[in-house]
Amino acid sequence: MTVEAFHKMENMKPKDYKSEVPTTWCPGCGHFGILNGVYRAMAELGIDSTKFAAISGIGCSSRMPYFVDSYKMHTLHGRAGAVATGTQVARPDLCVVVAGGDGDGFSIGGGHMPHMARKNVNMTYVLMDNGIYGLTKGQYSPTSRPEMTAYTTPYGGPENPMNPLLYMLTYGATYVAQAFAGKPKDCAELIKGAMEHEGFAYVNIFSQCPTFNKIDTVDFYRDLVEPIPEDHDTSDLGAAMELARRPGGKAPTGLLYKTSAPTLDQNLAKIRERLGGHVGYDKNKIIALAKP
Ligand SMILES: Cc1ncc(C[n+]2csc(CCOP(=O)(O)OP(=O)(O)O)c2C)c(N)n1
Ligand code: SF4
Repeated sequence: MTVEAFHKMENMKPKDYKSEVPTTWCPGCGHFGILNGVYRAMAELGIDSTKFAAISGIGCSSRMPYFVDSYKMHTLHGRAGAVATGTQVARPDLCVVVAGGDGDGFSIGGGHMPHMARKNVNMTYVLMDNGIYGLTKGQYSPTSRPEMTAYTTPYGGPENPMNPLLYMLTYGATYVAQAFAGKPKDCAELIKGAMEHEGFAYVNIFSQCPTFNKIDTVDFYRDLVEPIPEDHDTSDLGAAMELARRPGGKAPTGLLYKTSAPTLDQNLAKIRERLGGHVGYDKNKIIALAKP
């Protein structure tokens, strides 16, 4: 989208904000609800498309950047987080958002997730969790329930699913939230909070795949989720972890945890300051500047 076209949208309501590129997801796919949430968040924050970078790996979910009017990179499977980290450090003025699936994020990309969290990269990670690999026509994923029969698991799965919320809380994410794609307004609210947050913000969103995941249906997710109690203290890491464990078998939706900590780009800026603003590649100069 051009800057001129963006400015025409200035008075647009969130519901009128649409992709200029036709979406390619199956009818009934939960990813539509998440896209709606991203549009609403962008429109409500009035984010200029030239200040927004949508980055993804590979998967149905990872097609999201095509449908968002912004800078975009559709990168390698599982590598969106690494590319986003570089983007954020090089362009800290941009709102950097990764969108991708449970396969992209926690299978092949699983090695990158803890590092974005511990480095506190100032970005938003929207994980579109449908408990299956959709793009490759239905294989078991790290968040699949053992009951799910799929292409690779015709007799059900031999593994227990991972807990993405506990994982991100453990590795130091400074904003952790969960939503269901069937409630796009809630998705928008939490994505908006994530975009406004200074630090690594992780939003896990349950998203049905009616084409290949026949057990995690809309009704299943409706029964599974439960809003976080209003008196939950979002600064209490222990309480957030307790909720993430799904007490009573219910998956909490809403903001679990939020804290403030220096971000990777802030820490790098401090080091640059210590080096007298030197950012070049003159080895001798760097050694001289780095001497205590
Ligand atoms: C290096 C590499 N390995 C495997 C693949 C095949 N592949 C493409 S997408 C995908 C998984 C997609 O699942 P997920 O990230 O959960 O997204 P969804 O399609 O369910 O939205 C796989 C295994 C690939 N493209 N590249
Ligand atoms: S295969 Fe599943 S995840 Fe992919 S677009 Fe279709 S419904 Fe959505």
